[in-house]
This record gives sequence, C-alpha cells and structure tokens, in this order.
Amino acid sequence: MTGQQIPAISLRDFESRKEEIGRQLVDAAEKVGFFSVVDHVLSMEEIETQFGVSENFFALSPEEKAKVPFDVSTSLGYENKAQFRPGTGFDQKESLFVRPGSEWPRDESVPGFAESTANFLAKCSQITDQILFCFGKALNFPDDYFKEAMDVSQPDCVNQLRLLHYPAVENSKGGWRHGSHTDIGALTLVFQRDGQDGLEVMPGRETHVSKAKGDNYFPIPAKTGPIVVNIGDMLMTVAWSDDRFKANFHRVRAKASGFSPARYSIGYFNMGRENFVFQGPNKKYPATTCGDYFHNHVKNQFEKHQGGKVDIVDVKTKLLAGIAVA
Ligand SMILES: O=C(O)CCC(=O)C(=O)O
Ligand SMILES: [Fe+2]
Repeated sequence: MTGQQIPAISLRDFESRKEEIGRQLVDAAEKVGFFSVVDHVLSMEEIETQFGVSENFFALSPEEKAKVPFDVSTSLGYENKAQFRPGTGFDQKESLFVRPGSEWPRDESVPGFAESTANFLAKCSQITDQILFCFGKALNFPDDYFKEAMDVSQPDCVNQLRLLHYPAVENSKGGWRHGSHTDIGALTLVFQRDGQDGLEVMPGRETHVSKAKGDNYFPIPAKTGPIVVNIGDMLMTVAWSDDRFKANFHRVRAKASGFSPARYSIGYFNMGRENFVFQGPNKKYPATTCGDYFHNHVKNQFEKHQGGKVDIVDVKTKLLAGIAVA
C-alpha cells in the first residue's frame, strides 16, 4: 500500500474478469485488509435512495424508532447510544439492524423503506458473493463454498444490514462516534455519503495479535458510490483463512474542534449461517460453526475487556459491545 490510501478495485464485467479481480482482491486482503470496490451492481440512485430512507427513519420521534427495539437474542432492531467500549464509553450514534424476514419499520412511518431495503440487501448479498468467490478460490474452497455459507435464503443466516446515524455535534472535540474495533463477521461492506467524513482505519494490523493503541489511523474520505470493504475477524483472519487475511481496526471520530456535521453510513455484515461448520484450509484452528464462533467471540472479547465483570453493563448493550470491541 502506498501513501494513505486504500486500494480501489473495479468489479466491472465480473464474470469475464474474475481472475484478475481475484488477484487484486487477495492482494488487498493480504496486505491491507481494507479496500474499496467500484463498478459494482448498486447504482448511485439505489445508494442515495437507501440513504434517503435511512435519514427518514432516524428523523422519526424516539417513541416511533423504539417500536423496533434492539433485541439481544437476535442482534436486530434499533439502538440509541447503547454500544459500549471499555476504552471510550458509549458510542455517540444510533443504528438499526435488519435482515430479510426481521421486523422492519412500516411503510406508513418510512415510505419506501421495505422496497428500497429489500433491493439493497439483495444487491449487497450479490456483491458479497462476488468478492467471497474470489477469496474462496484463493483458499482452494469449492466454487459455491462461500455462497452456501452466506446463503441469505436459509433461515439460519445471520447476515445483517445496519443503518447508522451519528448526530451533528456543535463543539465536537474529537468525540468518539464509533470506538476503535474490528468487525466479527467474514466481510463488511460500508457505504458512505459525500462530505460526511469521519471513518478512520489502521491498516495492516490484526486484531488477534495486539491492541490498537499507539498506532496511526488515517481517514477514508466519505464518497457516495464506492463501497469500503473490510475483512472481519470472526471468519477470515482467525478461522477461514488461517490468519492469511487481515482484519483491521477502524473507528469514527468527530472533528478535533468546531462543528461536526451529521454522518450517515450503512454497513452490510456477513456473519454467515449459524449452523455452517467452517475451518481454514490448513486447519490451523479447530472447526466450529458460525453460530458458536459468533457467540463465543462476543463473550471472550467482552469479558476480556471487562475483567470478567460482564454484568456491569446493561444487558441490552452486551451483544453490541461484543460485536465491536477493541
Ligand atoms: O460508520 C462507519 O463508517 C463505521 C461503521 C462500522 O465500522 C461498523 O458498524 O462496524
Ligand atoms: Fe466496523
């Protein structure tokens, strides 16, 4: 990687170019862990429409938003400043997790929510399939291996879409909007919007090696269109790639001083199917299911950072805290 940029990879003509695309993706996953993809199947209009319904959802009254409350057992629903980090406290953000078949805001509250979100989810899944196909090839898995592991038509698939809103801050002082963390899932797609900066990444560092303190973060400018993609630690680094690919720390901070405008972002998290048994090609780590890995990881990460006192934080925040602890 040169300078302070993440590689941008074009998915144009995927079927006829997948070998070349695969080489670029694997290179980025091995060396950096963060990259962006362009020329994908989501148009600017589709992305803008999804940001539009997201903005309309977050503009609802607190009572209306709380009609789909966050549920710890499913990790779905709406949370408001509920994600806790031992180092930086509660993130200054609100977010809504959905997946196909989960309870969504009704169209009477947010017109067009269901139509736009269903389409967005389907296309995120399509983009994921393309990227994971390439990683699967590099790891010598059968062609359909990751497609099956991430099959959103299966009832045990826990992939999720997360709409995020970081409210504007008058005198921001570099406040923690989203504390430093790596993602648990196999692969995350992050959508940003022109001018709503704040995402920072520390490339080339693996979550399971050591903590993020003292290292350099650099900003990933917010741009509507390109999708920021990062490798997550639940499946890729530790298990599925035998440590070959990198899961990077990242965070969102408000500006060091002055006014920080609101930021909206959207994440698509590939957690996999709960009953899918997975293991890296070199069997470096024991085989496990996506479901077990997810739940154990949440517990370990959380307990590690809380000194074993898991009950000091409201139970509602427990899963959220585990999803993203650094
Ligand atoms: O808002 C962002 O860009 C960061 C989102 C993120 O890292 C997450 O939800 O895990
Ligand atoms: Fe993240």
